[in-house]
Amino acid sequence: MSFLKTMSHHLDDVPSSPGKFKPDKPSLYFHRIRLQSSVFSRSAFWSLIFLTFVAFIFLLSAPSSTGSSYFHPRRDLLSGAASWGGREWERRLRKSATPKSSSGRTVLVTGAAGFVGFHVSRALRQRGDGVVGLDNFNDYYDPGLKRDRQNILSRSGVFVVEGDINDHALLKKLFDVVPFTHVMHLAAQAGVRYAMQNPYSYVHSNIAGFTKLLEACKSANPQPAIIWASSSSVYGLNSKVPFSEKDRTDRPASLYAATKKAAEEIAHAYNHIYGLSITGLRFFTVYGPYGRPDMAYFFFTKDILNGNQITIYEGPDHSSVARDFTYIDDIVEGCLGALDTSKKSTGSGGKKTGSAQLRTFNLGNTSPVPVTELVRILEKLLKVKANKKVLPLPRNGDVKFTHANISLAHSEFGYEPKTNLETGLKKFVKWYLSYYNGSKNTLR
Ligand SMILES: O=C(O)[C@H]1O[C@H](OP(=O)(O)OP(=O)(O)OC[C@H]2O[C@@H](n3ccc(=O)[nH]c3=O)[C@H](O)[C@@H]2O)[C@H](O)[C@@H](O)[C@H]1O
Repeated sequence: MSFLKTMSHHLDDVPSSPGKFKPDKPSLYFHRIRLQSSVFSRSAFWSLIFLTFVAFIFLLSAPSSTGSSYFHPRRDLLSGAASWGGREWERRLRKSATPKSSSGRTVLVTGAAGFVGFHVSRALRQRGDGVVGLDNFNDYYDPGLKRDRQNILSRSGVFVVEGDINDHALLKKLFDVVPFTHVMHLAAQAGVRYAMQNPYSYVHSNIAGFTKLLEACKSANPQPAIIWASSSSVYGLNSKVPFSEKDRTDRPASLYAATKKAAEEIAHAYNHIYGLSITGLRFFTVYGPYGRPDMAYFFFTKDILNGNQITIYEGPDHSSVARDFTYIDDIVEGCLGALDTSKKSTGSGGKKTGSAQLRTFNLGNTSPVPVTELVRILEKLLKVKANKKVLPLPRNGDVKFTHANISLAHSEFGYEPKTNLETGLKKFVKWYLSYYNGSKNTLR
C-alpha cells in the first residue's frame, strides 16, 4: 500500500501538528493473528485472542499519552506511555491554574510552546491570570526552540503540559482538575506552503483536533469561553481590500486556509448547539522574537547571515507580493482584548440554556508591506546584502497580498497596532542575534 493510501486510511491516527512525519508502520495485529491462526492450533489461537484482550484492557486503564508521533487507531485510548497524571502532576496543574489576581480567570492555552501561545501565556500570567499550557512539542520546526519557550514559561509560573489536543482522555482530565474559565486555543498546524507536503497534518490538527477540543469544552462544567486562532488566509482569492470580516471567505487558496475556514464553520455549529461562547481571531502574518523558523522573515534572516540565496516571489507583470505583517506584541494585545470581552458560555451538562456569543475579528496591522521591502529592511538591520533570486509566485497556496480592516476589533476592545515593520524587525533581529549567539550556523 502506498504511503498516501496508508495515510488516507489513518487520518485519525496522525498526531496534532505532527510536523515532519516519521510514520511507523500501521499496527497490523489482527492481520498477524489471522496469519498465525492458520499455523497454530485452535487452542493457541484462542490463547492469543485472550492475551490481546487482556493487553487491550490494560492499555485502556493506563493514563494517556504525550501525543508523540505514532499511528494507531484510537490512539487516545491505546497510548501506553504515561507522561501526565498522578498526584504531583495535578499539584503542578492546580498551582499553575491559580490566579494571582482577583480576576478569577483561569486560562488553558493550547499551543503554549508555540510562537503566539508562548507570548500570550506569558502576558496572561504577568497580569495575574491562572494559566495552564498544553503543547505536543512536535518537530514541524526545531523543538529546541519550543523547549526554550517552555522553560521561560516555567520560570514565570506557567506549567506547560506535554500532550496533544487530540488526546480526549487528557483533555477530560484537565477539565476535571481545573475549572477553566477560558480556553485560548492556539495549537494548530501552521504554514501555508507546507500543506502541499503534509496535507493530513492540517486536517488532523486544525479540524479533528479543534473538534476534540470543542467536545471537551462543551462537556466541561463550567463551560469555558473559547478564543482561538483563525487566519487571514481565509480571505483567499478575494481582491477587495482591506479585508473585512463581512467579506466572503469561500475561496481558500491553500489547504491550510480551507482547514481554518472549516474550523470557523465548526465553531458556528458548536456555538449554536451547545451554547459555547466562541471568538475567532484572524491573524495576519505574525512576526517577532521567539518566532516561527518556517516563516519568511525568519529564514530570510538566517539565509542572509549565512550568505545563502533567498527567493522572493513576485506577482504577474513583476507586481509585488505584500503582507500585512503584524508584530507579536500587537497580536498579544488583541488576544487579551478578545478574551476580556468574551462572555460566558451558556451551556450546562452539554446542553445549551440560551444563545451564546459568537465573534470573528481581524487582527492585522492595516499597513501591507511588499516582501521586497521586508528584505530591504533586513539587509539594513543585518548590514549584509542579500543574495536574491526573484521567481513568479508559485501556485503553492500563497496569495498575492493581505490587508486587514481592523475597525471591528478596534470598536469591540480598542485594538490598535502600534508597531511598524521596521521597528518590529529591529526587535526581532536583536533577539535573533542574541538567541543564536551571533552564530551563523544552522538553527538548533
Ligand atoms: O496570515 C496568516 O494567516 C498566515 O501568515 C503566515 O503565512 P504567510 O503570510 O504566507 O507568511 P510567510 O510564509 O512568512 O510568507 C510571507 C511572504 O513571503 C513570501 N515568500 C515566502 C517564502 C519565500 O521563499 N519567498 C517569499 O517571497 C510569501 O509569498 C509571502 O508573501 C503564516 O506562516 C501562516 O501560518 C498564517 O498564519
